[in-house]
Amino acid sequence: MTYDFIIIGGGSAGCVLANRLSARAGFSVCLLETGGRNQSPLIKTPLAIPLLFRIPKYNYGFETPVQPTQANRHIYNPRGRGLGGSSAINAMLYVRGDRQDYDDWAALGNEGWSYDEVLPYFKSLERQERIQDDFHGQHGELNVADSRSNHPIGKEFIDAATSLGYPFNPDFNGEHQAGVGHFQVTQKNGQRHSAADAFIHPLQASKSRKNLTVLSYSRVEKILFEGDRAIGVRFQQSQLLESDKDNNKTVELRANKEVILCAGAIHSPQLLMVSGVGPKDQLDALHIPLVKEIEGVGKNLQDHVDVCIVNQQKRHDLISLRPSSLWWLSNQAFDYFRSKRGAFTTSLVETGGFISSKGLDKRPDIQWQFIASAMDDHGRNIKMYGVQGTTLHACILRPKSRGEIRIMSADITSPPVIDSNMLSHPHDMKLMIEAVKLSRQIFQQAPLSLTNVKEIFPGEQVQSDEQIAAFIQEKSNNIYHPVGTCKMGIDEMAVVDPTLKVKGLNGLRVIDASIMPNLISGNTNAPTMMIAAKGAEMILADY
Ligand SMILES: Cc1cc2nc3c(=O)[nH]c(=O)nc-3n(C[C@H](O)[C@H](O)[C@H](O)COP(=O)(O)OP(=O)(O)OC[C@H]3O[C@@H](n4cnc5c(N)ncnc54)[C@H](O)[C@@H]3O)c2cc1C
Repeated sequence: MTYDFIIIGGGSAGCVLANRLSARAGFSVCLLETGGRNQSPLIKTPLAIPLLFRIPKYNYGFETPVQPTQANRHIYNPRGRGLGGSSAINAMLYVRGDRQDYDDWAALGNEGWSYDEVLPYFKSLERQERIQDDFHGQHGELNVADSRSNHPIGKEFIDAATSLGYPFNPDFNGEHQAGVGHFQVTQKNGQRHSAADAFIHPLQASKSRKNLTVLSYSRVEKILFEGDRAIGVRFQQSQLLESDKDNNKTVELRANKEVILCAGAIHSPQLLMVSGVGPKDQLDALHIPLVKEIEGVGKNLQDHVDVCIVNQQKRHDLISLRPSSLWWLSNQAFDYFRSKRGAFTTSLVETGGFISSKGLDKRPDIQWQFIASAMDDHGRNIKMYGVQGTTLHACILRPKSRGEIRIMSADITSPPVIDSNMLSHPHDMKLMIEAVKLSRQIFQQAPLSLTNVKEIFPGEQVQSDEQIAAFIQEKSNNIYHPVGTCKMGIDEMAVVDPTLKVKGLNGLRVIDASIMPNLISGNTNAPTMMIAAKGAEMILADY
């Protein structure tokens, strides 16, 4: 079979790209996705997020090797599987980052990627429910809404923060990012609106794009080349969840125009490497025939290192498994099934902010995400659900540590090594210590302080900088924003050029979170979709 464009990976970027490319009637487009269609109520119901952390059908659930910078722990890395990709399991926060992030990309030589140049793509994707101004769009496919949950303790968090002088910000994606407030979410009618819900499922339901083929349970194992041109892919198709090799069939597809890799920051470099594109020493060691030596493939891995300040609270309306809370939640469940309102619409993170360690009027370098539940170990520490409490996530926005993705096998089904190497740069630990100190202040302010019982993490005994640093090593994690592993740029470590073409090859682009040269100051879903919208326009302009 032959298509004009073959897209590998139906995640945040792949869904946008498939939608935009197939809008040009003359082109045939095939979207290949390892996982399934992802239309289960578990995915649609926002409060079910913690369950999605446990189900391999929806989540690859990677672990890093032992990380010496994080007390020799394995760091958990959830990644979405199935149409919608990570947008089908994420916390749904709609955040674009800061103007300066994109101006910095452009200053690195990435022509066309300044804030003013990318803003139209953000707007073109967005169907904003509340805000009508120059920063927002009303006619896109992706629904952006205020949370319908609006837990009262979120307002208390905001009041505590504003009493310390942090400004209230009604729109983190408007003119200024700084301040505290409510996050907007990618939800429609109180349900998750993943990239697939916005950009693929409606096309499939209406059967309106005869030129778009979407193949789920189809895992690409290799990009095929003739000389320096990508000419197609080989993939395993299965009706089963996991690779049951006996039942899989191997299929080859050819691309008339381009193969576009949208497998995300972990899988895109892996797929390039198993296909022969990457650092020569790694490919030689695994006897993978070299198609093109590109040293930067898999390098430059960045993620937001994050730590949780957890407090026990004297209240009954927090999310826990205590009897009083379960009674409250059962009433909330009724509200959800009747009118898609109440606590079941929560993405858990409803409020938070962007603050600076250097002073109230400076560019934010820390993000807060506040949760009406006591959480530890990505919500996997079940004991914490026996506590009525709150969690304040604090992450640093522009970490300087860099890790890498490596492969240990030429087999795509063998997980890649995610060596995140967070906290390896001294800047990051220094700023994390500040982040912990600033976060703790919030719980000493009314009204939060009025119901505070005690600090669970870090715990009263942790006071000196050395003790806080040890706590951060023991408890910090990532907040699920890996980027940079096929970075865009004009330097020798760049993998793609500013038009997202893989350097030195023809017919191959990478379009997903992996191309970000530097991590943006916030959550990465909306920026990844913006990259895909801009990428699609650049592709269409070429043909
Ligand atoms: C738990 C979690 C919470 C998050 N919360 C937020 C949030 O609240 N707000 C926010 O903005 N961001 C959030 N993020 C981050 C955001 O969702 C991601 O940055 C974004 O979805 C990345 O998009 P992507 O297209 O690069 O990759 P993905 O969306 O991960 O898509 C990659 C797709 O490629 C498929 N694939 C991989 N390999 C192959 C192959 N060989 N063949 C075929 N298909 C393949 C995968 O199955 C997957 O569907 C969160 C992420 C996670 C995991």
